[in-house]
Amino acid sequence: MSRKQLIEHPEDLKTRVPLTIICGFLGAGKSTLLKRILTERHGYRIAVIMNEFGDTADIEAKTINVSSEDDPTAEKSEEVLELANGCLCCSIKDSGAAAIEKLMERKGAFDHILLETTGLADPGPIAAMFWKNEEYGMGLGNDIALDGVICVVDAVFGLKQLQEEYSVDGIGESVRQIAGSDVIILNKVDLADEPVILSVENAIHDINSAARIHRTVRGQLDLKHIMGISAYTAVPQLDEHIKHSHHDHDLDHTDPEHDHDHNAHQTHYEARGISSLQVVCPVLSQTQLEALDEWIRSVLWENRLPDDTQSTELQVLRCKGLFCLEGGDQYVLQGVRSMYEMVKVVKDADLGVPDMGKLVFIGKGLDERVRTSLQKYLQS
Ligand SMILES: Nc1nc2c(ncn2[C@@H]2O[C@H](COP(=O)(O)OP(=O)(O)OP(=O)(O)O)[C@@H](O)[C@H]2O)c(=O)[nH]1
Repeated sequence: MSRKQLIEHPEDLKTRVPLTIICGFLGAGKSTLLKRILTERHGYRIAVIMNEFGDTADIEAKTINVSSEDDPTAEKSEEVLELANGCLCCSIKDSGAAAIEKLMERKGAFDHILLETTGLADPGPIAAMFWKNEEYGMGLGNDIALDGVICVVDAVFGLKQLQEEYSVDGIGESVRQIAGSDVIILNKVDLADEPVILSVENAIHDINSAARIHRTVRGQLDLKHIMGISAYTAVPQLDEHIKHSHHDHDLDHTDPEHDHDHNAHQTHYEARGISSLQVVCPVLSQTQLEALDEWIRSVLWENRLPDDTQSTELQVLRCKGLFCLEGGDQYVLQGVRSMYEMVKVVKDADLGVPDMGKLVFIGKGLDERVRTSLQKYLQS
């Protein structure tokens, strides 16, 4: 696995506890994964925040009451269990933020937080809440750094769920979950045949070409794939993602033989109204950087192309990018819904600077007009 290159941040990330959001399709195996994390010996000190204890209530554990005198309701809404393997388990019955605030009183007792969302939750707004949100800067934002969003998908029913599910505005929650995730755990592969697994992997890739997919049985995977991934603070490995073909499902191998580009011709993916659009970004001048910034503001904040007078349906749920400025500075684009940042990468002599950058947008209405608009904007 290649070394992560951190982007320059004003805050010192080291003092903040990384948080991973776990979402997933109903019954896909979130609880199974979390139960495993809470009971197996893996050496990590993880605080797991669950919606309800459910099955894990019977885990042999010491209940610690974290209620305080000035907050008598806390006793009813949150509790923290200290588990034999060094992890903490905390339930959310009311407000997720309150549970996390309570947990942070025990800062130092854990190195990572896993936050489970309900089966129908859209991870986007939750991720946005924890990711560089100025409004939260004085609160949780100082203590917590968003590490990544993980989605557990059912290998047997995943495709059916994607095809059937629609919400009021036409985007099913399962599609939103995949669109907003950095890593996909394709679980229950023991119950599905290879063609079924491949078709669900293809559908996932069609929605979110930038997410890594790991096949699992009962959530068995090395936790390094879901924790410490720095999806919002490391340089996105876009080249690597783009190079993986549909059949190339074992994304962990580093065999250079497998690094040939199967999908060079295929840069636009579509499924259920949400798609990924990958745009090659040339080396930018300062003026072009400003133009890119302006273009992104229009797309993310006003849901329209800056040169589009008609109101066309456009909604970006997630964007990532890596590009280069004249003079050699490398920049990373990271965006969750309307929030985004473009940050200079810390210089690292060991890493070659690519001539061409890449921008990936995941969302609705991302057709070729979007690519043309961006390319034209950068030329003007
Ligand atoms: N065969 C098989 N069964 C699995 C696997 N993972 C989970 N299960 C079973 O699938 C069922 C649902 O798993 P859960 O972990 O409860 O799923 P969940 O996503 O937490 O469910 P909700 O919270 O209700 O959305 C349970 O009976 C699990 O034992 C797997 O990889 N293979």
